Amino acid sequence: MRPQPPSEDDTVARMGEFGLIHRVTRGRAQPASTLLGPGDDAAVVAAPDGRVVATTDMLVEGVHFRLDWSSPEQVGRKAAAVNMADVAAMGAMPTALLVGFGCPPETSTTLVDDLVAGLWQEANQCGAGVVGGDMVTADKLVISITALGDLGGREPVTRFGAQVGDVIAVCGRLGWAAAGLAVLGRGFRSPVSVVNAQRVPEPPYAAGPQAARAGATAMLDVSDGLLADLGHIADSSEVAVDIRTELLEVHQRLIDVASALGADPRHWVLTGGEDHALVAAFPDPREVPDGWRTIGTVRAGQGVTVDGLPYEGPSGWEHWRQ
Ligand SMILES: Nc1ncnc2c1ncn2[C@@H]1O[C@H](COP(=O)(O)OP(=O)(O)O)[C@@H](O)[C@H]1O
Ligand SMILES: Cc1ncc(C[n+]2csc(CCOP(=O)(O)OP(=O)(O)O)c2C)c(N)n1
Ligand SMILES: [Mg+2]
Ligand SMILES: [Mg+2]
Ligand SMILES: [Mg+2]
Repeated sequence: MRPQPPSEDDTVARMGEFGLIHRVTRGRAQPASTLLGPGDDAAVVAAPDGRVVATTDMLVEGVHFRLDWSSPEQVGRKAAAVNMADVAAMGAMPTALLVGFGCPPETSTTLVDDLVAGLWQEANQCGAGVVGGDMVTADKLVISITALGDLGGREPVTRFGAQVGDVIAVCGRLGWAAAGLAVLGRGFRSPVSVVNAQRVPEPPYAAGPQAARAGATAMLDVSDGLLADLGHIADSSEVAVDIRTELLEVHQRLIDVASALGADPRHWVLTGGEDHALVAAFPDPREVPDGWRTIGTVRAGQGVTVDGLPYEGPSGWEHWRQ
């Protein structure tokens, strides 16, 4: 039997995802080969003949996807995409994936074939391949991917470099996957544009290195929610971030879906995760690259505000806190 915690204070639910990460990462001395350790979208590790970007994210059936919502191929694409987005968020390009795969014994081999086809399809978009992995029996489908990446000789763009006076800009979609989740959660299967955004994110991979070349001071991918993830840049960089809603585009499709569901589309844009847009800080508004939209500013202080005010309610997804 699993040992029982002495009190409720000691459960992971009480601690939350980020409290737990802090607990397991604090106070650990890293070897000299760790150029950048835990705390960012990816680590950077030195090898005698170079550096490698390394990151891992796991998808669990029922938590990250459902097989009655997504095809196995779409699950494979999503598993690769969420990991390669973290590589891009360092300013690097993905080079290779290692795929840990767990499934129940009755899983069809066709499902595995289709999932792997999706993985390869997404990996090939970045010129990456699957170079290894692991297979285990499990109660549910689990895909845990480690993605490696190449900085192309540039310095990694971390979460801790944002400076007071920088502008915040975004490349990629915001709120679409959250809209798709709301649609699927109510038992609908359309509009297919938002439902597919939930099934398969489309991270703007090349925008990562593009932002690095343009002098981005900090960057991450939006996996949990714009405000939640900007909170990591604010905390790591010891600055405040203010988002201006007049600069945030809320696509007409999201407005339409929200009005059909009685939801707030702005909430999806501000706190919806899983689109894996890239958000970065740039020192000079004139240096914000093509394809990026300015949405806010970096100020002295701490935390994330919207039009100068704290946001009421959860700012994004946190495991065990949902
Ligand atoms: N079990 C763990 N051990 C060490 N580091 C971890 C662990 N889980 C998460 N981290 C690190 O904590 C940071 C935040 O994780 P996470 O929020 O999942 O990042 P992301 O949203 O970019 O995938 C990352 O640097 C990640 O590598
Ligand atoms: C069945 C189902 N329920 C809920 C969600 C919503 N959801 C699951 S995980 C998540 C946030 C991102 O996942 P996480 O594991 O935190 O990725 P990371 O931040 O580590 O990249 C969201 C919005 C979903 N995608 N599918
Ligand atoms: Mg990330
Ligand atoms: Mg993660
Ligand atoms: Mg997360």
